[in-house]
Amino acid sequence: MDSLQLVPFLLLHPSSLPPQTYTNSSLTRKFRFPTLLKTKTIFSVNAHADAGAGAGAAASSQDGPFAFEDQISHHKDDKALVLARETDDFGYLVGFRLIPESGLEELMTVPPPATTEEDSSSDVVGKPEVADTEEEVVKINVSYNIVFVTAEAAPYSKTGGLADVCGSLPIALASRGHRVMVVTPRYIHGTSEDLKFAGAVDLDHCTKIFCFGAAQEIGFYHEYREGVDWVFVDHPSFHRSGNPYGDKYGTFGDNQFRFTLLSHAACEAPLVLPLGGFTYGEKCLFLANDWHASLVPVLLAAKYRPHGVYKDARSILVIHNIAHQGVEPASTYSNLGLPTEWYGALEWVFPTWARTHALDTGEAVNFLKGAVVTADRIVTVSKGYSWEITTSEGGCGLHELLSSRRSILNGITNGIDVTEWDPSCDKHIACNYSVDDLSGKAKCKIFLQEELGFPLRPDCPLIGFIGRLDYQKGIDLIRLTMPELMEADVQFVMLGSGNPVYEDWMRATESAYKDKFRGWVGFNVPISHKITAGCDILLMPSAFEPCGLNQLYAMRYGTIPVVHETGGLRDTVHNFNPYIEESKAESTGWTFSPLTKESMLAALRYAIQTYNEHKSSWKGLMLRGMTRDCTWGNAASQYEQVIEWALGDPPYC
Ligand SMILES: Nc1ncnc2c1ncn2[C@@H]1O[C@H](COP(=O)(O)OP(=O)(O)O[C@H]2O[C@H](CO)[C@@H](O)[C@H](O)[C@H]2O)[C@@H](O)[C@H]1O
Repeated sequence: MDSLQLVPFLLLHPSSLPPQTYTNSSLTRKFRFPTLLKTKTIFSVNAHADAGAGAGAAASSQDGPFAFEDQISHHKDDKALVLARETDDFGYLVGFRLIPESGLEELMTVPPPATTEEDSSSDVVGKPEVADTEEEVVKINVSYNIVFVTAEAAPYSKTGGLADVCGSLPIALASRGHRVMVVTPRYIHGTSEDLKFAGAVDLDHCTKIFCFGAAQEIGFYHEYREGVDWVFVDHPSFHRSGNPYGDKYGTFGDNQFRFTLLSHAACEAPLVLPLGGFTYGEKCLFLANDWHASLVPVLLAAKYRPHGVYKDARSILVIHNIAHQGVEPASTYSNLGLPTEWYGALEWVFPTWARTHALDTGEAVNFLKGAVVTADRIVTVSKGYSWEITTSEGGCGLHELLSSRRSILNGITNGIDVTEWDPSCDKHIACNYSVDDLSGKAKCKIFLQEELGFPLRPDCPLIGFIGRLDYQKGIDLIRLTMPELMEADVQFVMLGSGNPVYEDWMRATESAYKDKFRGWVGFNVPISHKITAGCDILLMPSAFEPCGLNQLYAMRYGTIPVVHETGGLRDTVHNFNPYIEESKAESTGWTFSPLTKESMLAALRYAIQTYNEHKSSWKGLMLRGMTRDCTWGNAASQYEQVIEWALGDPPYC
């Protein structure tokens, strides 16, 4: 069996079955042998360099069993193996397995795989079972060429969680052996911020992008860091003050142009940039993040594949926030550098009630919709959110399209960068601490109180909020609740920027409650670390939250999250139950629902009471949160699975 490198065991792999038949917990696999092929077969497939042709092509869900039988008859050897059909409880064919004759009896019944907490945070079917066979002979070592396309990636640019994910997931995937490129704009502001790009060198490779009525000349900068090729798209439209999307005057008017450039550039980069001496080539897996990168799947289908380019590439749309879709007037379609006949992919018609005047036909182009209907697969950043976006309440108008693609829609809960967010060595906080010695956390609290100008009171519950000041984050509910909350013996600090109305409210509230409330208007990463470490409670009353990262950071820092039960918050925070024995408890915070003042106040009161009166329960909550596995490893392996499925299937269009 030594020469057996890859067993193509899933022909109709679970991703192509109806959802109810392929979840980990419900699928009981059985082996049947009525059409058993008794054969002496050995496969020798080079899976490493040629994932698509090896793992992908051999295990394509579009191949029928006969294609497979044809294939095996070409390779024979003298080792005894049998081929068994694998079916589920409903008799569906879910694959084939090669089994050594000696192991037949043991393999007749296979127990359902154990589900871990992490597994349950995703609806992705478990890793291929090839390595589970009794002999340790099958070691799949497939590496993919992965291209992230994103509007922001930490530490180079950041306005929120998208940057965190695109700054750390690529590193996690690269550390697992994949070749990973991140394509993102080179934002130049003319400030010291620009030093973040100091390590990137000009590749001196001008490329012309045909869009918006002209040949747009773009350049590429490159930095190889932590195993990842960071590729920065350079164009004058990325050189201005403000954040990636706007400045103090509001959202930039040319964002459609800027992110159209990004998507075109990202499609060119693997073909033309010899990074480390070699281009990535056509066999890539594009991870297009949010609407800014949503033209990538459309371009693959409309611009490249008709000319025989990128036939083996696949794309995955990653939805971090469906509320932003990149919608612009229909007349802008002709600017995008797409063939006229592909208009339907981006076509979007607003319902009558959403139109602004009698002559408004509601016709628009919608970038995210374009990716929903052309990407090979779709991933969202938690399992809960992957369901929510298929409902009319959570889908922001895309729910029907997403429901129609439910069989290729997966939720993978984000991990976090545990080196940046580590209380035992965080350079931003006043004193480091860990599960073994929590004393540093008390010091962080005092330092924070001092910095904020609060009375220094170690026993007064300190509540924090960090986030964009946006409807999504539940600021309206905080505003509504503040007068009552300020009657309690608490201190409250908010860090955020965004909607000027909310910013003004924070300033006004600070002057009304000088000893109890601080509103820090701005975007400040060191302060966000100090608040995460120094507070006792982190409040996240988000109206919706695809995943949420601050609650994960909070738990890692022994700060107890109080969250609205939605999306990724529901998936990651376990509600406190005072009646469960401490040794059996799993709770890491408080969750509340519905999203009302009463239920939020009730959850906060429970938390404050527990903090004040039940110190051992509080410590239990802290320790469970701090020891929870929130690394990228688990999420990265789930991304690998989805990538394998994407590359294994023919292009969606
Ligand atoms: N004023 C400020 N100063 C300093 N740092 C600040 C800050 N405001 C926010 N941040 C930081 O920005 C990040 C915000 O991440 P979130 O996941 O909470 O939200 P966001 O809505 O941006 O992301 C979207 O994408 C992410 C990633 O998938 C999903 O988790 C999320 O649910 C979805 O809405 C955190 O690192 C936070 O500390």
